[in-house]
Amino acid sequence: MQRPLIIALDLDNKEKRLALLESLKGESLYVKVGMELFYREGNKVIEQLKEEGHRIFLDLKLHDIPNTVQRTMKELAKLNIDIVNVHAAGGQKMMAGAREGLETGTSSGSRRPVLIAVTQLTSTDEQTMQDELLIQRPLTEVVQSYALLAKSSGVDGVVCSAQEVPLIHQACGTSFYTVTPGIRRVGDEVGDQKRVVSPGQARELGSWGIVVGRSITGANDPLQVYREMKQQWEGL
Ligand SMILES: O=C(O)c1cc(=O)[nH]c(=O)n1[C@@H]1O[C@H](COP(=O)(O)O)[C@@H](O)[C@H]1O
Repeated sequence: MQRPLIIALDLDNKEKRLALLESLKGESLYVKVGMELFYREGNKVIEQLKEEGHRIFLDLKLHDIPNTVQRTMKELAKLNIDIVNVHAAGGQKMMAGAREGLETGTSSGSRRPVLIAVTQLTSTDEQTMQDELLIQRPLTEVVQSYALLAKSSGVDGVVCSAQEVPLIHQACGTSFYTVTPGIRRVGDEVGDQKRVVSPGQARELGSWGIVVGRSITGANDPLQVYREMKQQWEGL
């Protein structure tokens, strides 16, 4: 499969979501359903997006005790989604439980959703890690180490900044998925993101997929920005 540009459908009401999808009509999309959308519109939105032929990354970032995560993943596997995620900070048992839950929840004949783990949120920088989270190791070392932990727990890949992709490939191999948010065109507002790269840089750094939210969802012409960023991402 072609490496995807995943659109984060982070919009604060259903009408705006429908208008965005309408403006992108005719495109076969990879979309991200995050907490805001899932908690508002629930399973129904997943069914609708599937019916429209889109691929889905369900981003609920599970982080709980292993038993709860395992049982929740069993339920989420029934939604026929393509990617789902957890926080690597939940540890090895939790991540292994997530994988097991997905295996048991996937019906025979269907494909198990790809499981990825968030290393360090792209809204975090080294300063925040040291001052607030009391993590004193360099950010890149922590991200690489979480990626290795994820891999050894049976997880298929990670969410990280594209800046860390070469290090992750070094440690975990190039077939380990790297999904990278914190993507902006030069000149776009960065907002709360700290580790930011452009679509072209993400391609050069070797990301498997990029996640783009506000640059597209907040644009006057989302289709034009989507096409522009996709071209940059594909190196056209
Ligand atoms: O798991 C994610 O998708 C995620 C992880 C991370 O480290 N950083 C991050 O920004 N995200 C998500 O990626 C999207 C980025 O949105 P924009 O900053 O608007 O492009 C949001 O939906 C975030 O929830």
